[in-house]
Amino acid sequence: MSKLTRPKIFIDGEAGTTGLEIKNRLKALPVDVLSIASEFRKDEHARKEHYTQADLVVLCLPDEASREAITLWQGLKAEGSSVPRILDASSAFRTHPDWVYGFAELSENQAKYIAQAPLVANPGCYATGVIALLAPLVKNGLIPADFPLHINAISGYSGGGKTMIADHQHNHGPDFELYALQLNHKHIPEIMHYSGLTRKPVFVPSVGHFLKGMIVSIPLHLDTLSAHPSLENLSTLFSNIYNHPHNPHHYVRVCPSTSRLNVDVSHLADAMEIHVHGNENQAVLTAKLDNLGKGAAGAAVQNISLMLDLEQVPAFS
Ligand SMILES: NC(=O)C1=CN([C@@H]2O[C@H](COP(=O)(O)OP(=O)(O)OC[C@H]3O[C@@H](n4cnc5c(N)ncnc54)[C@H](OP(=O)(O)O)[C@@H]3O)[C@@H](O)[C@H]2O)C=CC1
Ligand SMILES: CC(=O)N[C@@H](CCC(=O)OP(=O)(O)O)C(=O)O
Repeated sequence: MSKLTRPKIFIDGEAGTTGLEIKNRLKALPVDVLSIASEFRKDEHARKEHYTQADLVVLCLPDEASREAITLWQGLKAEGSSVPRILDASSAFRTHPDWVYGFAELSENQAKYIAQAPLVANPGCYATGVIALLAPLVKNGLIPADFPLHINAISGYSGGGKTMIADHQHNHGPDFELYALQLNHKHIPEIMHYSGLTRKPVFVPSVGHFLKGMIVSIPLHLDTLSAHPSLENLSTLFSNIYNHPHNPHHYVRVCPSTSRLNVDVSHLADAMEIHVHGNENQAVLTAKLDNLGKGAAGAAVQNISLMLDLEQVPAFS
């Protein structure tokens, strides 16, 4: 596509929580956003028409609706229509071999793969924090792939979309709630796949009565790791990765350890902060992000910019 043409983007699910957040951020980019009148937003004919006109379609739909959207896209492709590239915000295709995982910081080449892929899966919000912490440790042999891990996390209620937002804003949902206590949260497959884990971690997410913000925390007994790394070793490893030139826009940054960490993400924009806290023998690794920012819409805009070769918007001003 010529740099002189403004790319066309259609957000399927633009009226939902993630769709609205993405639409808002796209106002700052040199793109045209195509829209369907609200009463036709689930009409197949109208959606097909928008798919064929767009350069990129962002799916902001529940998993099942995303799968149906891809069936529609495949149908258009089979009949020879021009088809857009796809960025899917749902968890339907995140470990599918035909899709590229949209976490640009995953490796030195990941941003390049995202830039070239026809189908990109935006990562899950919790998975973004967990993978940022664990993938470097497994890759560098500090944690064995079968290490028994425990992961705790808390999210603001916007993570549960329109239904959970309404529950909290109209019925004052619970102040704090653990969930997915069958230990089968839908982000576990992508967490294992992209962190390189072979043993399923115990993942305990929770949700609190606040709109947005997320902390993922992973406790570690350092003396159970054969390399017995220090906090400084861990922090240096993360800094070398996330402050590397292949990651120039600082969507992930390594911060000094603290004794307290709150979930206020108002200063973060679309970035994620990671910390290594603890003492000589014990550590707790944390990732703090906005579930609607780097956990959803911010990551989506980072991926859209890569896919359309737009100038990257830095996460920090
Ligand atoms: N909220 C978050 O923090 C995050 C969400 N995600 C993922 O993004 C996706 C969207 O979630 P979210 O925005 O929170 O959800 P919402 O429930 O807020 O919005 C979903 C939107 O999809 C629309 N929709 C549902 N089914 C169809 C369909 N068959 N055809 C067309 N539109 C449809 C809904 O329409 P209607 O208005 O009629 O209900 C609604 O507007 C999900 O897969 C979610 O898991 C990912 C990361 C974080
Ligand atoms: C608080 C809350 O309910 N959060 C959602 C995760 C939001 C998210 O990341 O959804 P995707 O996997 O579709 O990206 C949940 O646990 O299902």
